[in-house]
Amino acid sequence: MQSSITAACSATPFLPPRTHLPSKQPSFNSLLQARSRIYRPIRRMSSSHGLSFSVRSQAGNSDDGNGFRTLTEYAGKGGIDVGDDLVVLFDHIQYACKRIAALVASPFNSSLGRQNGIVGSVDGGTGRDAPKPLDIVANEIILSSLRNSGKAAVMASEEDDAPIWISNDGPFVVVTDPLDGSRNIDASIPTGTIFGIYNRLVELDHLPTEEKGPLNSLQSGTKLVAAAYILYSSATIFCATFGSGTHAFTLDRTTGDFILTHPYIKIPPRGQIYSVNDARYFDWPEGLRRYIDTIRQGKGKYPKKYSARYICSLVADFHRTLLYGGVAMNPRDHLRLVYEANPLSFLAEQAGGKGSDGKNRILSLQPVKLHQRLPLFLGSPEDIEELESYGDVQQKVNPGYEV
Ligand SMILES: O=P(O)(O)OC[C@H]1O[C@](O)(COP(=O)(O)O)[C@@H](O)[C@@H]1O
Repeated sequence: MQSSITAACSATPFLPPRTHLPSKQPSFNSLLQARSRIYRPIRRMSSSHGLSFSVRSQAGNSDDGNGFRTLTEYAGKGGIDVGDDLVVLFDHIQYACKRIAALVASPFNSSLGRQNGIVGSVDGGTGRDAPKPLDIVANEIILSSLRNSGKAAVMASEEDDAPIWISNDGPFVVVTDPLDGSRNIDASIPTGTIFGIYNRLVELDHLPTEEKGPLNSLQSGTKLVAAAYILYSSATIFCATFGSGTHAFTLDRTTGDFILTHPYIKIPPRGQIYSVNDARYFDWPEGLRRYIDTIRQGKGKYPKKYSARYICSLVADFHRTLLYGGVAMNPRDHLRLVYEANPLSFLAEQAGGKGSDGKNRILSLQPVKLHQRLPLFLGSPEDIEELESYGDVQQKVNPGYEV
């Protein structure tokens, strides 16, 4: 089984980035210039949403002269210049996500994803040879990339009970949900990875790692310096914010680069789509039922009948909401504040949208527990405001649904 994992993970042709740059390495800019000399795309395209595939004026000057720009170039000195440390961290995160993209698309993924027993495996799939669920493999890929980056002090993951301390001098704290929506993976439904990045709290450096790890990871969402999600779907999309707009980059599988395809995403102020698992209707509070009943019938503030879309994969539902507008929600205490709600709310706000728990702005909540769960509503500002006006929208009954 181990060989299947290795095969799946090494199938990607993309080379890992170098580890963090010691002083004798060539400068970061010269590495970028060398790379753009090798890769020169030749034509400009436009997307189906009328979004330009490049941005020239708003984010700096060098787009290789042909209108294409990679995520690394965009974040680097020729772009918005988020600082070399963050650029290097993101280079390693990109590499991890390319490996995860290859993993979820691998012919071996269904056996990797099964918890128990592989037909034909040496010991029947137990013990050392037992397959690991894909979210655990994704977690290990991310941890290894963060270690190699030299830029992460600590990683807090939805998959781990406690944060993993990586390096005393890593400037950043990384929180992650390594593979969201993995329960759907056998049916090839889109999945995603979520990241939030904070600065390491240097004032806690004197504490033992078992104390400073959690405290660094429990920072308020208002302190996020960057956030991203990666959608593994028909295209692999890396959507990021560094605090100056939300931008999406699409993986060019021929070069391994994430190319800027959706600069400065602006969520429509109102959409016509609601996204929720409405099999839970009878467990919803009265306010949420009234809200959904109202917009379904076209009797809300926006006098159009809303449509329902629910993939049951948070990143995919959020990505669609960002582009088309509306509201994506999970009203029960299910999604996590630290790993999911905060990073996605930061991305939503940077696109002009909102992230709410039904009553409060998500980013204003102070996390008290690493795996804290809460209701989550993300989307167009006018839709979220209308929803909140119904008051009673948080589902308190949470019986632990089977699927
Ligand atoms: O069962 P529900 O309430 O529809 O929840 C579905 C949600 O749970 C998720 O699968 C995440 O759940 P996990 O974090 O337990 O994997 C999301 O991708 C999805 O939006």
